[in-house]
Amino acid sequence: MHKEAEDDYARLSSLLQEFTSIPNIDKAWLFSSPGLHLQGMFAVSQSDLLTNTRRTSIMSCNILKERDSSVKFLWAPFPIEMSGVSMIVPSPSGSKLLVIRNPENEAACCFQIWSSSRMEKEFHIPQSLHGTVYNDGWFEGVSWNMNETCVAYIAEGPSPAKLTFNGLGGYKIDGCADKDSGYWKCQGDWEEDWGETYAGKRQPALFVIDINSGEVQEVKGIDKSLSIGQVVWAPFTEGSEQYLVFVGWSSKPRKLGIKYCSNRPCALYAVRLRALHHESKSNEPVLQSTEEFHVMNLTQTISSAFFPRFSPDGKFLVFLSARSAVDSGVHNATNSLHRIDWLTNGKPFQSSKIYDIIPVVMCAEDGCFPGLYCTTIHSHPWLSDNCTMIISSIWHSSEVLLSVNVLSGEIVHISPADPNFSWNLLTLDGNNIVAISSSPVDFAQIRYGKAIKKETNNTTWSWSNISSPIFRCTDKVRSLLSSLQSSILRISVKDAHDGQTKGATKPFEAIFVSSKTNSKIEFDPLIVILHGGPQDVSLSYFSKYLAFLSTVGYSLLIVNYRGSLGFGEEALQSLPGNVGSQDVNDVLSAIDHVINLGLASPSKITVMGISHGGFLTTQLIGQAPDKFVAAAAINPVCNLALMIGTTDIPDWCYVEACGTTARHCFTEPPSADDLTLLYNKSPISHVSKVKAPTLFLLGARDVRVPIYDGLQYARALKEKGVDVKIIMFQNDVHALKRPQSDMESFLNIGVWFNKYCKYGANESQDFLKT
Ligand SMILES: CC(=O)N[C@@H](C)C(=O)N[C@@H](C)C(=O)O
Repeated sequence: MHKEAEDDYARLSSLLQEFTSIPNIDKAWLFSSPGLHLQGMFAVSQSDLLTNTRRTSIMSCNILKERDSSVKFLWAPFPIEMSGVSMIVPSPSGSKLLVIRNPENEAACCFQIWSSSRMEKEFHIPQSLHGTVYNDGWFEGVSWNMNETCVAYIAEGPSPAKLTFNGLGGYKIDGCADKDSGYWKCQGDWEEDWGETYAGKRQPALFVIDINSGEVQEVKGIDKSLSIGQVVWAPFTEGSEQYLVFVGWSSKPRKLGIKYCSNRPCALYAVRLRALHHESKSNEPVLQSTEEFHVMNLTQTISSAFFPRFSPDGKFLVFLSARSAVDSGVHNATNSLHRIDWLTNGKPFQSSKIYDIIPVVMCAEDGCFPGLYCTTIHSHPWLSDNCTMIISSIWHSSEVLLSVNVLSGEIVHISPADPNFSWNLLTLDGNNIVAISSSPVDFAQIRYGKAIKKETNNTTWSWSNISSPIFRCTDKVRSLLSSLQSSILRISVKDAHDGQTKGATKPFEAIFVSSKTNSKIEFDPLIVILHGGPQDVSLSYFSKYLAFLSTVGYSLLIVNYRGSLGFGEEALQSLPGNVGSQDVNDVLSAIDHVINLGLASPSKITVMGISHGGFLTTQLIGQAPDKFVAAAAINPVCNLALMIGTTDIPDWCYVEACGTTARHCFTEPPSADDLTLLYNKSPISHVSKVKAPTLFLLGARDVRVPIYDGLQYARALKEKGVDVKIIMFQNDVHALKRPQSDMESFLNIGVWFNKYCKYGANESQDFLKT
């Protein structure tokens, strides 16, 4: 290793670790008991580099409401670590806490029920009943019933029995199979899974546990071809029948990758459970499902329905839909929001009318709501009027808080209008909101929002900062961040032509981060940062790793090229079929834009991106070979003709390369013409022109963009003498998100770019020597 690089590793890694140790708040819950203060619990996570895991803890606080209507959070002196805990779910009254611990090996899953003073019950659920409980944020669903006797949840269905053989021709079914028993277990039939991040998972299934007796039952009557997720109890009905509502994804004719792909058809279903008085071991009636009730599809007339949420009064079932993604075939698109009016007798009704609350927005007028883009909906998003929901949604390059009236469809942007900040809902305190806001150069900050009714009957929201020990960082990091600034740039489309939709010709955006002293005399080098998807977006929130790169002397140009989420459906739909040209042109326009504004030098530009962002990175260094001094590609799509045969989303390859009319082509093996077209649309077809030294960061377990895409391209560069470095993370999937991988990736990106931007020990790195 060169002496310079060695020094760089040492200097950068110590700063990077300071960024890495900053915690995140993942969730929050508030508890109010009569006569007591409001209390809060915040789930905090932090990278633990040595064990390569995320350490999770709970930070508690008392919340004081002062006479002057200000709010104070009094924090416990220390957080408490929650080791081995997969999920915590408070009961509706807040008097019980369910703690779920998934096993690391083939051991039993553990459910604990805690009261305010102690653990009351503990149940171990053997693998013969089910595997691990899903806590993936997608299939995941854990729901207490109203009288807090049962919990419905999603867990991996039991594995099918496997034959075991001995060397003498004998066999048994699912017998003991170790060397000593003289038997070995056969592999059994291979079963399709839901692709990226779901390796080894076959069947998310629905279970109910009676928390008095610990009895667990798999809910009967559900077709085995459905994968189940996001279960909730329907409103309580007087009588012996209760209903569960859940999402079902069909695996017919086969499963395709579902991670980052909301275009997999899904529907809401209802299933009935009956209270059986005679079977109870604890005098409480036991809820049982029976085969005789056919599971009811509640959303037959719409191709996608998920995140079911009942209003607190039980009158409405509201859900999100990705119908636009399902119907067009793009992997993500503009969402819509819908409502079903629930019958007063509490029973589901198959042909209920589905009302549109927020339809898909095709192309918004300037400054108007651009459409709904939600990554989740809070489990209890309701204000006390029973018809207003608080939702986080993407609006151009920022995430904002919206209030949505589910009866009138009225949408109000309630977080402050500054697009340099992004907002995320943590929890609700009655009609008040606890949220988090941050910007690319400002740490996360807890915010408390109160609605203020005006005389005109309009409501405005006032937001106060809540101080917390959670986001404290070192003085060095704080001072480095204070020297940075960020802004959102609007960039005009250069290649507009006849036949395009109006939305496709509207300006797109880029987030620009730079030092406040970035001057025209000596510019900091620029890193162009490109998100994946391509139907995804880079948001104006704080990212430790990007902040790290800007504090070591780089300006960042984070481009939300056309096709990104948050800009309306027409702009989004303009990209499929045009990847490698429209998106490449947008990025080049964004670079010209900052150069023309005098914010960057054309001679010091680097580029990096993950996945489709890696596709763009490698397209750019091939199509504009003199523009970039260095590049970094993370699990990049370099050859669609190669990827199509190995990825979990072959449909994506056709849609992005050929347009949405080609969305069903993947069901046939690719023809020679298809392979030629896919090749021509890929970065590999420009590889002979590349000059930029390129760093490749690859996850060996990536099933989305298998490593051979990156390896083939990197080897081709090496053959022609371009400087290449490959780091292979043996146990990582598509997103290199494990703490050591994240750290090693960004450390190497910093060192790689320093090397080629000829960055020696100049002024902006002096801080590292102190
Ligand atoms: C749909 C999808 O996963 N596309 C990949 C090629 C990709 O770009 N992934 C994105 C989501 C990423 O950022 O990894």
